[in-house]
Order: sequence, then structure tokens, then C-alpha cells
Amino acid sequence: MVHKFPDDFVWGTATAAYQIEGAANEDGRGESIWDRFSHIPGNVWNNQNGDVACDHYHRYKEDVQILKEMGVKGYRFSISWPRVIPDGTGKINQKGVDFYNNLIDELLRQGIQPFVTLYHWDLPQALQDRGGWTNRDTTDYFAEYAQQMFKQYGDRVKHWITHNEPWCTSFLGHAIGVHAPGLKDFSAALLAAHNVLLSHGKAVEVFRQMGLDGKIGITLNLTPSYPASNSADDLQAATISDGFSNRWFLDPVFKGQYPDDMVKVFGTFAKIPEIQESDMKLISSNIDFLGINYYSRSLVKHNPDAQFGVETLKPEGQYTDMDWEVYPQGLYDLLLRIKKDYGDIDLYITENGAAFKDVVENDQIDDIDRLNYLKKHFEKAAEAIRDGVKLKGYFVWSLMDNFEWAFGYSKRFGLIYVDYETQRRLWKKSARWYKDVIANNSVD
Ligand SMILES: OC[C@H]1NNC[C@@H](O)[C@@H]1O
Repeated sequence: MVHKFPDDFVWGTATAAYQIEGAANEDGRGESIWDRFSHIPGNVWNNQNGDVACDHYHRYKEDVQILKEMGVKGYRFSISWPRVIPDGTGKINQKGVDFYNNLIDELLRQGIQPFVTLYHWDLPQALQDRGGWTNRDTTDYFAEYAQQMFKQYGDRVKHWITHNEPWCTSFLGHAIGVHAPGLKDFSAALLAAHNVLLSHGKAVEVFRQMGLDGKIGITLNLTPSYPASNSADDLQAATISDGFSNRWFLDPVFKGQYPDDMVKVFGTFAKIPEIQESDMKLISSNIDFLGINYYSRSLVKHNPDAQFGVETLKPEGQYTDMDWEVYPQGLYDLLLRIKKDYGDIDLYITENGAAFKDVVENDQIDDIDRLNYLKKHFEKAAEAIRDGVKLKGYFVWSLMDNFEWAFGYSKRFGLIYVDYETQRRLWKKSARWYKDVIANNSVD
């Protein structure tokens, strides 16, 4: 069966600065928390780091040429805050600003729409030294950074994403500790989450005040939660899992309040952040679209001995190299749920993709698992659009293999294979297939 997409559907790919750029100590770039974190032995697989990564800083024209050949309509990338404002506030680094000017101009020359993420986890270390996201001042530094970026690029960039995955920034970085800055303090994570959301609201306010004619949104990683049975305990476990993964961010952004049930759950063992008068109004400033990063689902059951009384199960099925269940139906269910519970807002899949072990034979990479993963998820996206969801675009994670945070370069998500020894880029089977999907604007 052929799944057709709307004529103006934005097919794209996504990346992030720290994961692809390299040039970590070049042209005035300041240190980020990921430079600091990745250089501490033990934090990243094989003690790898983003010093060189995919050398995109020097190879961006080649990479844009690949995007052009792929036929993408949009390209989502992030700006490295410390590359453009090395100390996080104050002085601008013109060479850093020029890199993104050149990248944006090259994309527009090739007829590709830039979708720009302001924050994809690489906080300037200078701000971390002042408390980072646990310091409310950082929300003002973020608004200052956003204003600068709107000023520099707002004439050409028409789609802005304030934050990528606040859940990861907050909980992986401040509670679980596997991401920078590597804290293990749930109260700090809740405070960081609040300040990240508040900084989002302040950036949206600045964007509106500047009267720019683009659109602005936020990207949330969302994981639909399913109960293992219809027992009251398991249904409650799924509700708590949904609250922790999804509603803790969706409710403030769209309803201007934290979910009461989760305030009670978190409040039993952690400090709920002080919320000032205007905070929730700012956080729930009207946005033009929601970016959704979808990878998999959670299947949960009640277990009194597990955190929050929620045990995550591992059902039979196919798993990616990240050990994430392949569950395309979850994308459909999630999209319909967002429309039902949070409103009929424009949506973009700002990330979806899969890591699988790639084998190179005679410069060919027959990544049929990744191709089939994408095919199944595209089909579910088409069904959601058919059923009334205003899905406007889909960005495959990722354009190319890159630095997968604590997993280093051991996990390959790319449509394009990167040989890190030579920096050669090789088209995988999935990339050639994706080119046809875009050309036909349909999945067969
Ligand atoms: O784990 C795959 C991706 N998930 N979302 C954020 C990206 O930076 C990750 O590489």
C-alpha cells in the first residue's frame, strides 16, 4: 500500500552541534559542559569526545551537498552557544557567528530550509561554573543568547526550536548523571527542568517582541507508556511513567502548570522548585509548533520495589543497537494523544531513527534494519495525518553517524556512514531509499 504525504511536507534530517562539528578549540569557541564532561575519564565509552567528531565545522559544504543530493526540504541543526558567545553572556565571537552565517547561506542556496535548535545540551562551561541550569540567572543568559541569534539569523531562519529534549537536559544531566554536567540530585534536576522551561518562555517572549516573521517551538522527547495489564496497579504505573516521561514537560508548556499527581510523587523525596508569579505564564507562552522526538515506547507494570513503583518491561520483539524496542505503533498513538490532550497544534517529528550495527563491504552498507525501521514509522506518520494530525514534517535522526553522547562513536544512527579515520562519508542503503521517499513524497 502506498502512503502519500501532503505536498508541502518537510522531509529532513537532524543533527546537533556537539555531535558533528568538532573544531572544539578553534576560532574562539568557548568550552562547553560536554567538552568538560567528555574529557573526564569514564564518562564516555572508550573515553571518546567531540573534539573532532565528524569535522563538520570544516566540511559543512560537503555535507550540505549530501543534503542537496538527498533532496531534503529541511535540515535541523543546532547552534553551539559557546561557539558564538564563548562565556555564555556578553562578547560575541564573530568567527563563530560567521560559521552559522555560512552554513545557513549554503543551505538556502541549495533550497533547503534551516530549522535551528538553540540549545542541544552544550551549555557554556562558564555558565555551569555559576550553577548552570540550577541557577535562575541562566534563563536570562539564554534569553540574551536567543535574542542575539534571532538578530543574526532571523532574516533567513524561519523555524526556531528553543530547546532539544529538556527531559534529557534535566534528568540525564542532573539526576541520573550520565550526561553533562553529571549530577545525581533529583531536586537539582527538577530545578534545572523548571529553569530550562522558563528560559524557553523567555526566548519565545523575546522572539515575539522582535516581531520576526518566523515560527518558534520546542522539541520534547516523548515516550508513550503502556500498562502490562489492565489491573488498577499497572494502569497507575503507566500513568506515573507517562507523567515522568511526558506530562512533566507537556503540561507546563501547554497548560501552564505541572501535573498535580507528579508533584505529589516527586514531592515525597525531592524538593519541588520555587515557582515565581509570572513563571508558568511565560513557560506556557503560545508556540507555533511542537517538535517531537520519538524513538520507542515504555511497557510498564506496578512493582512496589521499583522507582515510583514502576518497573519497565522488555517484551519480545526487535530491538535497536540502543536496546530500544522497535514499536512504530507508538508513534501513531503518541501523535493522536498529543492532538487529543494538548490541542491541534502543528507538529514536526524533529527526530526519529535507529542505531544498528553497520557493516561496510566494498563501500556498501546494506542497513536494511534501519531502512525498515524508518519505513514502518513513516507509514504510521502517514496514518496519523490521515486521521487528522497536523504533522508538517519529519526529520530523520541522523543525517550522518556522529557522537552519541555517553556511547561515544559506538552507536551509528546515520543515513550516511562516517569513517572517522578518514572522515569519508558513505551513503547507506537507507539514504538512497530515503532520497526516493522524498522524491516520491510517499512510502510504498
Ligand atoms: O539518542 C539518539 C538521539 N536522541 N535525541 C537527542 C540526540 O542528540 C541523540 O543523538
